[in-house]
Amino acid sequence: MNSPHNLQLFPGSAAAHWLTQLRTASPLVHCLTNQVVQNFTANVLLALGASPAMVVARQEAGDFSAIASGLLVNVGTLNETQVEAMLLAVASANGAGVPWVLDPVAVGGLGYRTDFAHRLLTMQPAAIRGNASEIMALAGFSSAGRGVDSTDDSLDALPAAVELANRCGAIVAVTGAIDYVTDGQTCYALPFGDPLMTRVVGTGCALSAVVAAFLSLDKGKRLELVACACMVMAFCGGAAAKESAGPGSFVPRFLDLLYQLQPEHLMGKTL
Ligand SMILES: Nc1ncnc2c1ncn2[C@@H]1O[C@H](COP(=O)(O)OP(=O)(O)OP(=O)(O)O)[C@@H](O)[C@H]1O
Ligand SMILES: Cc1ncsc1CCO
Ligand SMILES: [Mg+2]
Repeated sequence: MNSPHNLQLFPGSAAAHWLTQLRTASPLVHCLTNQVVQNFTANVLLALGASPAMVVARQEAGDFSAIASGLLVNVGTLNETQVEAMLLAVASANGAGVPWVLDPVAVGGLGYRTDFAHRLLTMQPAAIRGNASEIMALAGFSSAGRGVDSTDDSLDALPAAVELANRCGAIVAVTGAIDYVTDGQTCYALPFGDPLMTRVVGTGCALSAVVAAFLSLDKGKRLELVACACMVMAFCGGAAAKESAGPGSFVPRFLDLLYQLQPEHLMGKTL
């Protein structure tokens, strides 16, 4: 993506189509995610119409990822047991043709998770979703991340996202004030969120699970499906923020809007 003409607004009509497909398919999403966001992630998937399952034991993770519709690997609270389960789950998902998503939480300054994320990069993730600092760090660009939160702008991370997509063949979504989703050639811009989404934990982590849910719908449409996941989450987050007094009232409103969202809302009808 060297020229600006490849930067496009994602069409709401495509998101509307895939939202309907998601509700019909109700994909089973195997989530190997961090301890902070388990409950919120499951509730986001359920509200949208997908089916979450956190099957974390190394004795079961490989068996389960092979029968899931999609797999999420989030390194937010990584430990040795989880590393083992994640490697088994990814290998098994790959063997069964199940798409998997990498969420590189706080990759950059911390060696253990950064080394592991680089190992995962060689295992063919269908998509990578992270904030600007995480995507820049994962791509090897200098970043200013601080813990799990981004201190970089998503537009500044776009070259890193493009480079990462070309290097490992994954669709890369970098989130922030505007989300950007790229396959290394085309790039969709999604300007729908609200800063309040960063004042509750897990909107990004839950989005990565939603990416896994959408990816299961069609293996040939990965770019479109990742963009669709970003649009749905930011669209509902933006609308919920307008009706919320702060983080506490945002979360229930957000879940309600994910549940109430209809295809026509994504094409301009007020939610
Ligand atoms: N400044 C912002 N303005 C509007 N929307 C935003 C802003 N920052 C993030 N968002 C939205 O918040 C959601 C999460 O993105 P973010 O980049 O904060 O992920 P994250 O840092 O991985 O989150 P977490 O680690 O808490 O799960 C996305 O839907 C994104 O569009
Ligand atoms: C707060 C936090 N710490 C590790 S993972 C996580 C969730 C947000 O990424
Ligand atoms: Mg994150």
